[in-house]
Amino acid sequence: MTIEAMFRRTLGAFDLDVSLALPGTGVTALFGHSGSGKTTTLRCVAGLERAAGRLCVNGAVWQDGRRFVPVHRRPLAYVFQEASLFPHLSVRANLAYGERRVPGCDRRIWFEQAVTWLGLGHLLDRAPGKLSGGERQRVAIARALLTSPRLLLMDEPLSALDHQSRRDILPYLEHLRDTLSIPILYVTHAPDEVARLASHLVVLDNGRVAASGPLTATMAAVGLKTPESDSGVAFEATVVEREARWALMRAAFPGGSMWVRDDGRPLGARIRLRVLARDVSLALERAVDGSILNVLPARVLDCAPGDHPSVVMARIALGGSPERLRGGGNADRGTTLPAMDGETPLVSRLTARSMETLALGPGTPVWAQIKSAAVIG
Ligand SMILES: Nc1ncnc2c1ncn2[C@@H]1O[C@H](COP(=O)(O)OP(=O)(O)OP(=O)(O)O)[C@@H](O)[C@H]1O
Repeated sequence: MTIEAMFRRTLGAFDLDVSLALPGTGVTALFGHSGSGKTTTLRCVAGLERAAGRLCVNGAVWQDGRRFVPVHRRPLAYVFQEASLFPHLSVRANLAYGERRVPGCDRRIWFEQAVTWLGLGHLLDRAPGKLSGGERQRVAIARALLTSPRLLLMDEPLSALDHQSRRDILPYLEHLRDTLSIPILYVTHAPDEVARLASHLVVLDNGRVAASGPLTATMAAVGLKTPESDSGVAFEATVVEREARWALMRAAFPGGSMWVRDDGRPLGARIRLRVLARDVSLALERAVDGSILNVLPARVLDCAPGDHPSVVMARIALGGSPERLRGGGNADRGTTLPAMDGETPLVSRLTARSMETLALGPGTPVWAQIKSAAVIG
């Protein structure tokens, strides 16, 4: 199941020309600088912009050279920055309005489900004016879901919220991502939302697709080419061990495992980790008496100039031969680490001087020293 989208649209001086093949489930983040064309792309998907091109959503053709399904006939829901609830109706009546827009036989999401998913049970009799910004947005999302859409479009749904409200609402969105079978296209320019929510990442630049692909690999590719102070890579891992004495837990992922702060998640839980490029240093020999817990075998994939002449970005792949894994890494040095098959790419920010001194280049085996890895979801 996929979403195929090809759009060409000129708006004043702006020229959008995108061609995308996106997964038919999960969250696809549309990311990019202001004015790069994120909202315009979403509006083309909705049919609000009449672009030239083609759009096929999980087998249903919404637009091609001959037909153009109008916006009100597309089974999608759109959530905007600001929740536009009916102020004179209670939360319950706002939700019922969404539900009534779909005949009973076409309903796939039910009132109680949406209320539970978004934690609205205690708010049903309130008026929208008596809700916080985050609560209003949760109602708007629930109302959108109650139209039983086959595609959910979200345009910077958290950007109008304060820091705490954003933190509070993210777990609801993670839950929706893991529960819903419908695809979500999610516009944002917040890297932390991309890292936490997305399974697929599209980067737009001046109306063109600069990158599109699975989250981890695409973050690594983008971090290499367009380094910014918070460039990093997010990836999924499984909690495999904990050390209560040090309040640490070990998370395994393709190609390695690492110790992170214990946040109480049970063994076997799937978590997301984020490692920033500035927290990864590289060494040719494994340090045996350093303070860094996570020292993992890796190899250099490629390098690119950083954002200053003194800086180089190196993309590396965590993972190595069983011999290297046995010898290396983590607090339990000398024992076999339960690395999962495969590799995980990371980006390392290092000085051009170190790059030359260590003679690093594509293929060089290295030890990646990871100073800090954050559990982000
Ligand atoms: N109706 C219009 N007429 C002329 N130009 C337009 C129109 N709509 C959008 N644009 C221009 O198209 C470009 C892309 O706009 P768009 O809103 O898609 O960007 P964006 O990536 O979503 O930006 P932001 O993150 O700031 O919301 C901008 O330069 C914008 O000024």
